Amino acid sequence: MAVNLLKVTGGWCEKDKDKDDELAKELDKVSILKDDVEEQKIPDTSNNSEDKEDTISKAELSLLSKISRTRLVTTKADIEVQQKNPYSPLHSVKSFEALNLKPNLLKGVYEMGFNAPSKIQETALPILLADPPQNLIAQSQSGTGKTAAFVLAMLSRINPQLNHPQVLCLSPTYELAVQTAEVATKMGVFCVDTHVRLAVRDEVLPRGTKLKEHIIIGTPGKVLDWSLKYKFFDLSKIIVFVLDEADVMIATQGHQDQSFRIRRALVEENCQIMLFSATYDDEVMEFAQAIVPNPTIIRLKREEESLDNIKQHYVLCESEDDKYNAIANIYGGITVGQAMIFCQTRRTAAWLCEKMSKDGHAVALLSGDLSVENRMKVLDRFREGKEKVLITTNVLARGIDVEQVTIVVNFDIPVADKGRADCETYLHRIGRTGRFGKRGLAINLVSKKEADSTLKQIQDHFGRTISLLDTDDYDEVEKLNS
Ligand SMILES: Nc1ncnc2c1ncn2[C@@H]1O[C@H](COP(=O)(O)OP(=O)(O)OP(=O)(O)O)[C@@H](O)[C@H]1O
Repeated sequence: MAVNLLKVTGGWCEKDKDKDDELAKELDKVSILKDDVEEQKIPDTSNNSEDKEDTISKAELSLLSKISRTRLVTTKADIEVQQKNPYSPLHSVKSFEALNLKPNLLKGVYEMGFNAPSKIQETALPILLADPPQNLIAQSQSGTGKTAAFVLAMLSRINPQLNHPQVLCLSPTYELAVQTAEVATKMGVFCVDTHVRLAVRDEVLPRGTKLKEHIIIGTPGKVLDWSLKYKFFDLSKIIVFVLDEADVMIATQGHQDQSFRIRRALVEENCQIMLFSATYDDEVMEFAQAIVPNPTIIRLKREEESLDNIKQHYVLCESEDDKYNAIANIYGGITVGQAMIFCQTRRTAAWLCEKMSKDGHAVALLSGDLSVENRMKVLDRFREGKEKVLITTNVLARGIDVEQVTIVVNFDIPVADKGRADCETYLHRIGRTGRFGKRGLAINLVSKKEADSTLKQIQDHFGRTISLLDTDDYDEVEKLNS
């Protein structure tokens, strides 16, 4: 059966093009087709006015962090089982062998370079693979191994002898669905009799089609059409239903309702339902509980965000030029590994980038003006150390890891509505430095008025002192090295 994995992974996904090409040629086993029913695309935020605060959609952020992730995010945070299904076998596994997987699936897991389950996988996998099947709501930060966990469960549940869809996975966008299908293809590389079909825009199937693939991964609108409207497959025969990125799903218009309609057509007694989300606010929880009956809920507790190893300072600046001089003085006086400078608007970010470049600094600019593909390129170059300074906006405030950053400068202090300090964003921004217990430095460039209001709110919020730094005093700046 033909694989057009390459076609669906075009554009920004072509990072793995050659590998996928080989994989696709070698294994004539996965049919991934696309379809054309209207579907939520990742919103284009590039038309925002330059002076407006730079924002990024949840879907875009999720995608960016997913494709920029090169390895597992390991965490010391504890697993918390919030609501325990009495039938749930809540032991954790320390090895993939202990899961009694089909040998070819286990081989695929090892082929991906996974030696042992991640923290969330240790607890989630015994539940996902339990007999009788258990419903699960799982939350864990980006990059901790959720996708790998549910893809493993999806591949392990299907019966390849039955030629009809048995597993359905809903993703909020085309791009995120493609990512999941890629993981399924890679992990199932040795399960040659297992077939996956991508149900997303651009592919029209003839009326009367009866799908034979075992696993369908798609977006809600398309899946709804294929199942309830055109009857290309039968939802009552689905034995595993996965809802990925529930928080992004909710933020994507129309998906909630479509997901409910799909959910209602499943036969509850025969179908294991699993829901994954990186965040867990009330809306996600409500959605989750409406979709998943009698779930076991597992959460990976957020690692205590510690500010202990980050020294925080502020510099008084009354204009953008003052701020520029402060940065120049800091650069002159301390040994900077890599730095990130956060601006509130694209306009300021572009201005600063131009000025620093003219002065001979190797700087990169990453704002919402760039396409996802170009953001990836900028991030990759920064990670490789080709530029030492990355000037950015809130687009990069959270979720994206660059480990080697030693200094974060808030060119503009983050404010939320009505000019109040945005403490959460502040924490996320300065958390880009001091990763994994390393020492970090955070410098806030503020006016006297901001020092007395916004900065004070931040200090009060975290119960920390942010000390004044005079960047015109060379000795004082030099002390930052120690
Ligand atoms: N047990 C494991 N051992 C080693 N690497 C792993 C393991 N599980 C997953 N990974 C790798 O870690 C990275 C993150 O995993 P995964 O995509 O499953 O996380 P996630 O929580 O779904 O993240 P996101 O929310 O960004 O999609 C991937 O590169 C994946 O291949």
